[in-house]
Amino acid sequence: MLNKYRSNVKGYLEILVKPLAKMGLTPNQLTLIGLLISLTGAYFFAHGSQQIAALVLLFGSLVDALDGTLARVTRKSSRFGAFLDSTFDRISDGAVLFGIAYGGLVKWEIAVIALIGSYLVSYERCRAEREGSSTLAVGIAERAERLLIIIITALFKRVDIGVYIVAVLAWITAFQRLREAKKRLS
Ligand SMILES: CC(C)CCC[C@@H](C)CCC[C@@H](C)CCC[C@@H](C)CCOC[C@@H](COP(=O)(O)O[C@@H]1[C@H](O)[C@H](OP(=O)(O)O)[C@@H](O)[C@H](O)[C@H]1O)OCC[C@H](C)CCC[C@H](C)CCC[C@H](C)CCCC(C)C
Ligand SMILES: Nc1ccn([C@@H]2O[C@H](COP(=O)(O)O)[C@@H](O)[C@H]2O)c(=O)n1
Ligand SMILES: [Mg+2]
Ligand SMILES: [Mg+2]
Repeated sequence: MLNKYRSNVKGYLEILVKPLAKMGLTPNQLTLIGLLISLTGAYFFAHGSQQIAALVLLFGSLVDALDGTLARVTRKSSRFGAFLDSTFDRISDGAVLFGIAYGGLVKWEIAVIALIGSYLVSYERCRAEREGSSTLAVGIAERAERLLIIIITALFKRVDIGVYIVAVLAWITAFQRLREAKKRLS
């Protein structure tokens, strides 16, 4: 859903990336920095500080959107960079939900359902694309939506509601991708 607004923010991301390019930062270094910021957000969730965690995670999400832009602007896009970005996304998703559950902000069972749903959504895209489906960025709750739901509810100190919503929407997205993959790959 939010994926289609990528082009609207592209210009702003390019402006933000310019000083980073001048500093000589590589896309892979920025990907690693993004992960470390997200892990810091997860740490704050684990200690019950929802609002700080939300702001840190928002910053981490911005960095996550910037590494690809940096790669394109500096012509350093690489297949390993794409792999690293997606792999670190999964670590970040897992750490955030773990942190929320560890901090006692939501029941473990709900966090696990949300985590399996989130990983399933990402796995389906990866597997279908490998079978030649072309980009399977479809569904009501892709990663950007899931992250924003967590961030916004955490800002209101109700990340428990956010995890419940993600648990439901991620599974709906998983079925949407299943249907779309059947259409494209049958
Ligand atoms: C706190 C401050 C110091 C900082 C403030 C910063 C602000 C200015 C915030 C701006 C942030 C904004 C520009 C970026 C937010 C994006 C974020 C919500 C999501 C991060 O997504 C990263 C990125 C990467 O996507 P990618 O396709 O590379 O990743 C794929 C993904 O992991 C797939 O998973 P899945 O299948 O979907 O499960 C994998 O399968 C793939 O393998 C993997 O490659 O996406 C970047 C593009 C975004 C989609 C663009 C979104 C544009 C929106 C319009 C952003 C709106 C943000 C609002 C302005 C923020 C308001 C926040 C507030 C709390 C109300
Ligand atoms: N270290 C990196 C990170 C990303 N890329 C390239 O950008 C694409 C993802 O861009 P986002 O804006 O969604 O982050 C990715 O598929 C790679 O092509 C890279 O090369 N190196
Ligand atoms: Mg990225
Ligand atoms: Mg990423």
